Amino acid sequence: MSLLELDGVHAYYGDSHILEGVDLSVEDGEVVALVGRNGVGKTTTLRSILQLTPPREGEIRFREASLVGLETHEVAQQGVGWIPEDRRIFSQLTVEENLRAAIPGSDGVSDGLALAFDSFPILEERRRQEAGTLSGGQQQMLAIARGLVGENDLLLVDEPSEGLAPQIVADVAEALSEASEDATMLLVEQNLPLALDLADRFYIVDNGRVVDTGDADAVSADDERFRRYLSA
Ligand SMILES: Nc1ncnc2c1ncn2[C@@H]1O[C@H](COP(=O)(O)OP(=O)(O)OP(=O)(O)O)[C@@H](O)[C@H]1O
Repeated sequence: MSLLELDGVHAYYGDSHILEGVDLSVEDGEVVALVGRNGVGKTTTLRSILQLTPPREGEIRFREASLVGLETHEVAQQGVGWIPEDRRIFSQLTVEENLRAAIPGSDGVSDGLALAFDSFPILEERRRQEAGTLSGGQQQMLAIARGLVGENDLLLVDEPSEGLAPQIVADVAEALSEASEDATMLLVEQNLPLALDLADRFYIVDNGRVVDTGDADAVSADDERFRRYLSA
């Protein structure tokens, strides 16, 4: 049985029918990427799992139990973490306070901080700095680090490379790649080379549906099949 399963998920914003029957699954330990053009429903798929945009039809199961109808904080309590596209951090708190707030319980604090600082050494240098005064790239690192220290069984990661300078993308990619060795992730990423680097498996999303799937080798070997869904 898969860790996460979406079965015929339909989701709407008001009257707009955005997800038109999404089927996908994520196994324990996998990194799975959702790729596809802008506006096809990738973020909405993550939002539907989190019950931020609850599905009107279909089923979402995590460890065989339905998430549909739960509150978002209850989904989080089940061990589903989220690194949103808009880099949600507490801008008035310091870097370290942001990390501490993301670490569950008090026993794991020093391990959690060590993991975050190991992944992003710049965060250790800036640990006493107010997060709102960090550069955009550093804020993204902090948002990712907050996700990594959360001891989640599944991490939903939305466009981690968006809007970042190439050097920062490389740092983010490296940290995610290290983290992925012992984490399970469902990742939305438009940057295909980065997605290829990180993911074991892909789903191509188009018009609110999964239209193709393959492992990383299949994607590289058969680029055209995927690229036609990725170009604008
Ligand atoms: N809060 C909202 N209210 C109404 N429509 C929305 C809302 N959020 C997104 N949409 C629309 O839903 C569709 C799917 O958006 P979604 O963010 O899931 O796409 P995406 O595949 O993640 O692409 P992107 O990379 O642009 O975020 C788009 O047409 C978008 O305009």
